[in-house]
Amino acid sequence: MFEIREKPSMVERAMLVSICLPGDNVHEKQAMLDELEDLVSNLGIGIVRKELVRTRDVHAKFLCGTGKAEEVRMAAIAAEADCVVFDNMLAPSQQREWERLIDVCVIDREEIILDIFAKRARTREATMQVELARMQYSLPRMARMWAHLDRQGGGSGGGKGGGGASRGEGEKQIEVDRRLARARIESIQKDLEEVRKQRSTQRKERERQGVPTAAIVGYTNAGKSSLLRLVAEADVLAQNILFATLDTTTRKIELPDGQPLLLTDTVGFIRNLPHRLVETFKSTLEEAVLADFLIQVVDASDPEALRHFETTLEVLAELGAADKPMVAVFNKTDLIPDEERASVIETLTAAVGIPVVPMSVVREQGADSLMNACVDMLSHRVVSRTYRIPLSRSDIIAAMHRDGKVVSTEYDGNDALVTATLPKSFAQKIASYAEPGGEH
Ligand SMILES: Nc1nc2c(ncn2[C@@H]2O[C@H](COP(=O)(O)OP(=O)(O)OP(=O)(O)O)[C@@H](O)[C@H]2O)c(=O)[nH]1
Ligand SMILES: [Mg+2]
Repeated sequence: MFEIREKPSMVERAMLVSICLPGDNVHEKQAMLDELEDLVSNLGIGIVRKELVRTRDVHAKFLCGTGKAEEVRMAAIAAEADCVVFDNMLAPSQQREWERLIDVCVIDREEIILDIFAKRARTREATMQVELARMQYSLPRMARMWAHLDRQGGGSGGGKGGGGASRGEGEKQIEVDRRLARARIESIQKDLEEVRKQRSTQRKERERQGVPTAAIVGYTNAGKSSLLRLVAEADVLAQNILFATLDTTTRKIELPDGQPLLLTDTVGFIRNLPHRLVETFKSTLEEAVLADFLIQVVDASDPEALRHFETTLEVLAELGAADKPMVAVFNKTDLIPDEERASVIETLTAAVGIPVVPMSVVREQGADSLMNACVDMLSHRVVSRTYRIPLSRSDIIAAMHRDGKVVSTEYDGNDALVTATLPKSFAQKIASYAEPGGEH
């Protein structure tokens, strides 16, 4: 496949710019600019300067006025920046205007996030999803690249036969590239459709087994994957054979009351997550939408913790998962100074209004409380009682062991008296074997 852009692997000295529009919260803009610094550094690009540009009016051409734009240009030259990264989302035309003005490559927040996603994608599905989002992002921007070529050809007056010829070639090339890009987009969409079908088959299989599911969601870097590793560690190997067909990020664990729980790690959320990415990652994030409940991991040591919590809720609402039962994990408590810890947790707890579990995943603290909180989240899903199962139905007894918690087994002639905690759906199926005396 052809490459649309060669950036940003070539750039080394980035200047970061955030245009603060009237009505924007300056404090929040600053926090996002700091976050952009993390994101850009993550791509291995050096940062030479950070600018928060406040503008009184919104202008279509540069977003800010031409005077401010000129200041940005001077700052970029002074810093010898070889690229300018905007924290704002730029329309393709604005990106072109900025590039024309500053004469270095101009990138926006969305492009940075797309590049990070591309770097992180491991599974085939994730790779396809990112590629799709990148193609869709690039399509309206493709003219930009060829406009550069045209200018160079025309401006120098020499080279390959002058401006006219080069422009014609440029235009033809854009058409060919656009057609190729559209064909590629269609083909990825088709492949993704296939993957989605497989995923839904796997999910139906899980539903049939009646195993409850929880999705771990939260702002990027909150500690979601670490949490899954911590709580699933003991069970990963033991359960691997049964669930070999599951996605690598789903693990089966056993809760203190014996119920199994399938835990799924999800992609990290971020402020202003490009809508395109939410759209393309919907199938992965569907795991969150369809889970019985959510575990939201929050980095409690981050001063922006509450804002991150709210951002995650916003993305969940966009996915249609706003009303899911949720428990919050306030992670990284080890990073909060001892004397502040209690008050930070108290303030956050009051603000989120859902059950919370303080944890330090690196210190392996709090996992037991989280497991108990999970039991509470599922309390309506299980039934504990005794069943009289004929020994000839060893398949049922095996299923009880597999999908529930068997508390005790006694034998009475040709029957087994099995006391177990089972998912409601399973309990209903074998209700005819239940011993009189009701639930306990
Ligand atoms: N100090 C401290 N660091 C932690 C804790 N939990 C996780 N981390 C660190 O935080 C970083 C991010 O952890 P991850 O588990 O990758 O976070 P994530 O939420 O999965 O991140 P994304 O997949 O990028 O969304 C890692 O460097 C972890 O070692 C904790 O309790 N305390
Ligand atoms: Mg992760």
